[in-house]
Amino acid sequence: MSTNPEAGSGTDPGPSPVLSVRDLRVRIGQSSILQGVGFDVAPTGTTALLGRNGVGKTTTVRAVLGLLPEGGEVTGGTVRLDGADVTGHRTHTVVRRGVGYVPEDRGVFGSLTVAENLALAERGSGPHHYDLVHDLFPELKTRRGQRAGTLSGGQQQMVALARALLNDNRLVIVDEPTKGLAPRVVTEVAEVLRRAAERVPVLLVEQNLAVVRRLARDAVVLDAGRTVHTGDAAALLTDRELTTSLLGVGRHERPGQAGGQPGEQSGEQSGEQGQREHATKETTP
Ligand SMILES: Nc1ncnc2c1ncn2[C@@H]1O[C@H](COP(=O)(O)OP(=O)(O)OP(=O)(O)O)[C@@H](O)[C@H]1O
Repeated sequence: MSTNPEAGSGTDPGPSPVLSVRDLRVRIGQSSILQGVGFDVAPTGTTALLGRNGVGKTTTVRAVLGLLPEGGEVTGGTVRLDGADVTGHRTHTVVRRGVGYVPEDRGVFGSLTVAENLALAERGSGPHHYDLVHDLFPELKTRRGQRAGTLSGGQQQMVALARALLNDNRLVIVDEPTKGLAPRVVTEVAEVLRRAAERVPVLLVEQNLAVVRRLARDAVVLDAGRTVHTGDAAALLTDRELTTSLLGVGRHERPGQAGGQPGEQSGEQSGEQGQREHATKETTP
């Protein structure tokens, strides 16, 4: 384990990272939002980006993707994809280099069918991996004519991930895929992510620690716009002192307080049984 923000994942340098972020600094308006974010994403498996609410996780992935809101800019640091400097590059450039993105709201068009959602995601002349997508998510084939808005939360997440996997991506970034989902759907989404990560490395922003425990090999923790820890995910999640100090797990806080960690209690329980049910209602399959 490491608390060095500039360190990669673990002590063994291993294979070259697919994504390498160093000392990333971002300002939005007058506020310094990121003040030194650094981590590597390994070329296989899932790397979890963790931290309490508002510490800068979404800003980090949006900075990598060139998707900062108006008034936002990268003021320092570097972002490398497969070794190539893409710091501050426009979104289409980053995406063309092979980065798929599943935003927090999933980006699925509810009034369009599953097939139309996939067709719209096709990038350039391909190749487009329909075989892979249908192999991973056979349900999307049988439901190809169904309007995406009528699917369950888990099925919509399948569509969102399928859109990212359809193209030849080197990395898929998934932002809070289980937020607002009922426990049963969380389990379904976690399984979808597990299958996806067998094919392409995933950078996963996730607050549900049971999901992190199940999926992630590496973990990066942010606090107040900086990387405060990188290392083995399982080791982090079994270290009570670290999860308390870095993630606020186990602290007694009122709901909605800044240090709160959705799903925190799940780290202490088996499977997805202990997950906190989020407020948003979802249709289940
Ligand atoms: N468009 C914006 N304008 C001003 N401040 C912003 C904007 N977007 C985010 N911020 C601020 O940047 C900080 C980091 O937000 P960010 O969404 O990156 O955190 P996060 O770790 O993803 O949080 P959460 O888990 O709640 O999604 C917060 O203080 C937030 O208020």
